[in-house]
Amino acid sequence: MSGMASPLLEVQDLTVRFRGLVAVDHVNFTVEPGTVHGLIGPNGAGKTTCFNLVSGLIPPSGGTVRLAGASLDGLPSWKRTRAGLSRTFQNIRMFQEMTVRENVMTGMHARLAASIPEILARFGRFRPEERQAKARADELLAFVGLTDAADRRAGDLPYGDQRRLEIARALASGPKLLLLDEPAAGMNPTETQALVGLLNRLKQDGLTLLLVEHDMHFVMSLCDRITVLNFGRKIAEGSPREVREDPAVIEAYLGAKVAEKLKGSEA
Ligand SMILES: Nc1ncnc2c1ncn2[C@@H]1O[C@H](COP(=O)(O)OP(=O)(O)OP(=O)(O)O)[C@@H](O)[C@H]1O
Repeated sequence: MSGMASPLLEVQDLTVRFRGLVAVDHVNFTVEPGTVHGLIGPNGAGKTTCFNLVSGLIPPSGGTVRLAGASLDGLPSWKRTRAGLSRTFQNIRMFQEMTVRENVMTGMHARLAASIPEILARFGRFRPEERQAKARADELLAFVGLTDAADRRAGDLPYGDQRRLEIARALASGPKLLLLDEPAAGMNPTETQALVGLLNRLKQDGLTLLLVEHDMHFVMSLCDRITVLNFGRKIAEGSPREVREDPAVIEAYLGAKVAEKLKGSEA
């Protein structure tokens, strides 16, 4: 159809079996460029496993993943990063002993010719490329509001700041698509509100976001479209309002009370 952009991410018949368990069962969904797409569902529904499949951390039993029309099948994670896909983790992964800025710089390895250990070994006498990397890291830290923390040990940051650092590091590879696994987990309401603002700014800048999250107010206020999983299968998909009103979603996940409370929380 003319005028319609093709999807940035296409997930087709994605399936993974762990011995007897089908953790992701023939899942199909697409993420349109410039949108925020939510993946929700009860504990154990297969959301993180879906992220692991899309980002290449585990191999699928079947199905296909395409980014901007190109197949990612069989590619290791780092090649998917180079193709434009970046992610954060439910359990924050960072180098606790490195500084905040160094952590962001580790996210750039997909773009830099010199390896990060080499760069760090030569700290203090940067070559132009490395000076640029440092400047870019500082830009990203400013963007997520961590300028003052740039030289601190990453492990010493409060939890909410570590989550923002993870986002800065994930942005360092210059992704087209950013996967966020429970970005608001453990954040207080003020931090969550700030995160909504941050993610909306990324969307305005043209980045496409796919996120797993249990905070339904957060999901409903941010997402353009939502896919709902239960026991590895897609049970619903649509706008936040459509999903919130879907009887199958209320039954499997939201419950009637929460669905009622969420009325009007859409963006
Ligand atoms: N490597 C693995 N080996 C065996 N089973 C696994 C593995 N990874 C995940 N599972 C199982 O697959 C199912 C889906 O898990 P997954 O972590 O994807 O769910 P989730 O929707 O992300 O849940 P939560 O909301 O609790 O994070 C669960 O039953 C889980 O125990």
